[in-house]
Amino acid sequence: MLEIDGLDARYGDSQVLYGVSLHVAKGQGVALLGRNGAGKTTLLKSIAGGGPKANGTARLRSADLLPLPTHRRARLGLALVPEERGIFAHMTVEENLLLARHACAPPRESLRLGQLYDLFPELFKLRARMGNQLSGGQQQILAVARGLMSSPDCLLLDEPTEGVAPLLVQEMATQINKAINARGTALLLTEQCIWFSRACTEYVYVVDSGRIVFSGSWGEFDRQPEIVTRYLAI
Ligand SMILES: Nc1ncnc2c1ncn2[C@@H]1O[C@H](COP(=O)(O)OP(=O)(O)OP(=O)(O)O)[C@@H](O)[C@H]1O
Repeated sequence: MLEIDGLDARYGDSQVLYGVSLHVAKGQGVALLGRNGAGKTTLLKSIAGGGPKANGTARLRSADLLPLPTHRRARLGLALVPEERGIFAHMTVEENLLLARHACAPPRESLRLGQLYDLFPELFKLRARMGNQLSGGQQQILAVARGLMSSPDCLLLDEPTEGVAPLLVQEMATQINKAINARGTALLLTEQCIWFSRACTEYVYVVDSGRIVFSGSWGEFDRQPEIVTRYLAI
């Protein structure tokens, strides 16, 4: 589904990613863990577009992404939910969702509001609430729902637990999982929160200073506790 091979990325003269290779299979959940500044957001922006200058290979269903502008990458079936979420504060939940539907262009068909509310019943209850009246967790769920509006094959989720109260993180994991599984959507998630990542994915990569330093199942991750102390402890 998504195949990244030997990807370098730079902002001007400053190189941030070095030969990153990472694969996400159809319908699979993959986590990319790393400390602040390790290069997680840079990787997602390299894949989705509109970010750094990237070289190497990034393919979605065999289509070469790097030469394409952002909107064409989206049409191929990618959706990025950025860390800052981009919720419109003075629009209702429903208006935020409808706006995302307008951003969807052929050949992709957007989901109907009813389908999204089936996936996220919480949003149906909140549909008349303004964006700035939502908690961090509710905003994140709304951002994920907007990301799914275009029915992407692969959802890129950048640090969804950032700014979300710990008590709400478990509930968020449950809701995201349910929606992703119901749609068969592949997920590439960047995070610092290990247990949230584990709840949403089957496979994990660790990035440190722009290089992949570990990849494996969560079982393999657990068998190497030094990964956490060396690359993830703050
Ligand atoms: N627009 C930019 N211009 C120059 N350097 C940047 C830019 N964006 C990020 N960087 C640098 O690239 C490196 C990786 O940043 P990135 O945001 O990808 O890390 P991250 O793992 O997502 O961390 P965080 O959790 O803080 O978002 C950092 O050193 C950062 O300062």
